Amino acid sequence: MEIFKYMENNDYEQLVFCQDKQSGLKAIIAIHDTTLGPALGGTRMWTYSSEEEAIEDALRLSRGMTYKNAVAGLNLGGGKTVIIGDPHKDKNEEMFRAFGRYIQGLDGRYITAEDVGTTVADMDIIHEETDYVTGISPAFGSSGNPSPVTAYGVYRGMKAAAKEAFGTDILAGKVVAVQGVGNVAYNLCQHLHEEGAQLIVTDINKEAVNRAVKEFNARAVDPNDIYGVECDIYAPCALGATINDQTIPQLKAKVIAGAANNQLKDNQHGDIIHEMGIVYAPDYVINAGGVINVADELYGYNRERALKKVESIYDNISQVIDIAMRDNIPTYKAADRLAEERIERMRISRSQFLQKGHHILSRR
Ligand SMILES: NC(=O)c1ccc[n+]([C@@H]2O[C@H](COP(=O)([O-])OP(=O)(O)OC[C@H]3O[C@@H](n4cnc5c(N)ncnc54)[C@H](O)[C@@H]3O)[C@@H](O)[C@H]2O)c1
Ligand SMILES: CC(C)C[C@H](N)C(=O)O
Repeated sequence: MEIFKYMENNDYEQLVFCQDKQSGLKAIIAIHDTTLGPALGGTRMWTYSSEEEAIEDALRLSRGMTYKNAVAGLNLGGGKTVIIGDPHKDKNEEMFRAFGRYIQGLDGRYITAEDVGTTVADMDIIHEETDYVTGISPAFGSSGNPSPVTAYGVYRGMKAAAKEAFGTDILAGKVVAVQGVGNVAYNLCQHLHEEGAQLIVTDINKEAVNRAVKEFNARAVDPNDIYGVECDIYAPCALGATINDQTIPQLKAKVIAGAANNQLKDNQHGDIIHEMGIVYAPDYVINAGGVINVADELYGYNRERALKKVESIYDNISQVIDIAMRDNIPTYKAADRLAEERIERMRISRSQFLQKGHHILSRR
């Protein structure tokens, strides 16, 4: 991989490699674009099969955060960290302390939070070394685990997509196939079950599946069978790239709306599902609830205010669908257009010189 060429082609600002021998920390912080403000994005801990795979993931995910934050109306840029390691075996206090010091060294250009493989407890340790961390414990007056709020946003966005596909946003009686019933999807299933949707679930973790079967009367299927089940809505809530050449021919759903980041393997897969008439709720628009929630900490956390903003994910998805219809383009392109237009407008409006620039962190 030619890193500088890749960064230049996709407008990345900065890539930071952090190493600490004692704790085993190997982290990569990717800062994509800070036009709107400091880069906010979570820290993923994962057993990458190569360093190249980890770098690519950090780069892709950080770009996604730029677009997510822009469409969500946040005054924040996009960044993300990946830590190479097994979150069940390789974590230790020193690792997150060392990582916190690296974040502090960036002096506010990057703010972190949870992602797959990291928890509120990890953020609390990072907080010992830096203020540039969110998603810390409610005991510190902060927002805690973002997953339930992400789930609420996905639920709202799913309703908006359903309105387009079925003429109603009522999900009672609809069959929703949920891939991965982890932190976000468990809470999503709860909303759907309460409204009277029927659930089909899968997960590689048997306990997670059993809980959903027991609590939500869900039907369980094997992980490879989830794509082809008879359903109205497919909700990808595990990892990325599950909309691809192998899975698309199996899909029976009229709507794709889920929490996972980077759901389309490539843009061409967004084109194919558009041509098939499937309503796709772009991942970074529908799953912005978590970042909206943690970003509220920068103003002094107020849950009611955060949830009100998360509710507007319904309107954001509707707006994306309207643009897609108007311009006859796939929804993923409509979302990109929305994000890029906002970033460009702000780039122009904020271009004049200020002796002492003001940004969101100066309120902290
Ligand atoms: N947590 C948040 O607030 C948040 C916010 C935005 C986006 N996301 C994204 O949503 C997704 C889920 O996040 P989460 O926090 O719930 O993670 P999680 O790790 O709690 O849940 C993911 C679940 O998917 C399962 N899984 C993994 N591979 C699978 C496979 N091949 N088939 C079936 N199940 C599989 C895991 O066993 C796990 O239960 C991730 O892509 C994450 O990046 C999360
Ligand atoms: C800031 C975090 C809550 C980010 C979240 N993991 C996401 O992908 O949106």
